[in-house]
Amino acid sequence: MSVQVKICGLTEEVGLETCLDQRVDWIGFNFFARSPRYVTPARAAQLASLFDKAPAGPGCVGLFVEPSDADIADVLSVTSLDVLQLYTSAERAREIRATFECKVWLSCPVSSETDLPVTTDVDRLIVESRPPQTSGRPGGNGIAFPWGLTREWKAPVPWLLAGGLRPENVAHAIAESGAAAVDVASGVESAPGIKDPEAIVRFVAAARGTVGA
Ligand SMILES: O=C(O)c1ccccc1N[C@@H]1O[C@H](COP(=O)(O)O)[C@@H](O)[C@H]1O
Repeated sequence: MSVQVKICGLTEEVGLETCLDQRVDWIGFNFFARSPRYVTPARAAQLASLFDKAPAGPGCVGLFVEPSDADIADVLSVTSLDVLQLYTSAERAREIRATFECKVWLSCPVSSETDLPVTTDVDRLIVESRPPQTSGRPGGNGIAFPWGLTREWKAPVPWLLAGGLRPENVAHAIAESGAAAVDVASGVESAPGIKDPEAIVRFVAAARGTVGA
């Protein structure tokens, strides 16, 4: 089965249209205000209207960092999301999953095998590198972790590999980690927040040319 791909942090039409052309599995809108990939709920709705019409379009993921219920409800009042990608505790993720009719993916920072998550009651886990202490955001830092950490991991639910992936390393990352799905933000950009269409094409081809675990 081919590896599934999520492209995260779409802010403009050209990048989004490339994702649609490449038939990526998920696209992500980033609702963390301190990210260069931040979009307002209204802007996300405008971009999402481009693929409401697309047959078999991508799943739409909204990324939130420690959101209140009101933060999520504000977004859902103007655009529909299939998935809430959360940077929060497992307990809060469970609470949010019980409140909203969306799937919940929990992002988990790892730097050693003991960090590999055991949470079962989310729909997916995103396993990614721990942010540097100097970073003002918990993800989107373009930093990889040792991919072999997940090779023997018995994941409790389906998962995605994230952190520092690029067209040049994604095939190797998949082979090393055993990931069946990958997530990228900064690795397919020409400038922070601006996607590079050519890099998206190369990333998707490289990821799909490799069979995950
Ligand atoms: O992309 C961001 O700016 C961001 C901000 C806050 C939390 C998460 C963010 N992005 C997510 O981080 C990972 C890895 O990103 P990268 O490929 O290393 O740039 C990915 O899951 C993004 O969705």
